[in-house]
Amino acid sequence: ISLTLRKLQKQICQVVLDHFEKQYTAELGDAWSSVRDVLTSPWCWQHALLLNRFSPSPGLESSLAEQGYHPAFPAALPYLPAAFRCYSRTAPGRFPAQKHQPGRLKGYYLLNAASLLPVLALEVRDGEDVLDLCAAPGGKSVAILQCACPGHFHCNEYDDMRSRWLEQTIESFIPDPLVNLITVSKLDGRQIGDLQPEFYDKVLVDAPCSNDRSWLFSADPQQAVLRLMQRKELSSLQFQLLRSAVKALRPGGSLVYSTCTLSRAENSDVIKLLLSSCSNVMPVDISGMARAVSQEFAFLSGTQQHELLVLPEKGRAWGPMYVAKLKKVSST
Ligand SMILES: C[S@@+](CC[C@H](N)C(=O)[O-])C[C@H]1O[C@@H](n2cnc3c(N)ncnc32)[C@H](O)[C@@H]1O
Repeated sequence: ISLTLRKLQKQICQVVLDHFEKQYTAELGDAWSSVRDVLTSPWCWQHALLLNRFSPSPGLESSLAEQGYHPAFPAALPYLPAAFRCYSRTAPGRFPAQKHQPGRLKGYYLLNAASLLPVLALEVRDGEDVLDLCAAPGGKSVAILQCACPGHFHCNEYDDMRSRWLEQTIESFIPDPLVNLITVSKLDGRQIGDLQPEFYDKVLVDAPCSNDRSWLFSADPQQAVLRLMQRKELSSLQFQLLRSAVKALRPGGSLVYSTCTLSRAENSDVIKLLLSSCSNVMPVDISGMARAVSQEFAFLSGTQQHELLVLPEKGRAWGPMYVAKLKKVSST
């Protein structure tokens, strides 16, 4: 039975939908009803393929083109490394996933195309020291390594089981000589700033958040109610992770913050609080990137230049994904 079919058989969790209905009508206005239609219709969900430059599969790109896939990101982007290849198509349906085979690298990673926007916004260059603060299962770590070869790459994941999943992802996509540049740790991301102050050029904070897409299909309504009640605590965890990321950055370094929720409390509000409480942190304009990808992605209008919110839409069913970029201008 395919994953799409299994998703089709899943039930929408009514308490979560009611909660979202109230909050997102207030926050997004008219945009919410079409977003809701996509989020509650798994049969129109799309996926993209990120090709693995370390394991080129002959014929894959032409076979993708035959099946209606096109490059998801236009060459006109301010930052798009030549080796970074991602394909998507408008039609829903899934390309087969590759099984893990010991000793053999996978050729592609299946993902929501919007999850590559934080990686592109980070603009990693060869030789930079990079920290992926919340890294499991590792999709964005793999994507960062498609862009450039960092001097040192630290992938961190607090959760024990998920950190093993992260290690397996790295093993499946990254060849041995490069693996030596990567450190995997299982720390609380909130501590890394104090452990490694001013150590990194780039930090990605792909924060734990209320995962709108999956919460809507919670199988256990009691667990869903509990999650909704504990939702407020996520904002403070996200803020502390950001504080730690700022400490870990060298002056002149930058960070990207991302979540896969529409919730303002976990997005703009967290970034606003950080900007108002850290005088050495400045917003970075990412509107050029947003403009360049506006064919493939739909954005909430009226956001600030340093942030964007991808709204899922029919035929462009990517997101939800919030992205913000900040720069550390001086030591604290
Ligand atoms: C949105 S997911 C990351 C997805 C990942 N970046 C990717 O692209 O595959 C957030 C992760 O943060 C982890 N996490 C939760 N609390 C954390 C903490 N205090 N420090 C570090 N990671 C944490 C969660 O276990 C979860 O795996």
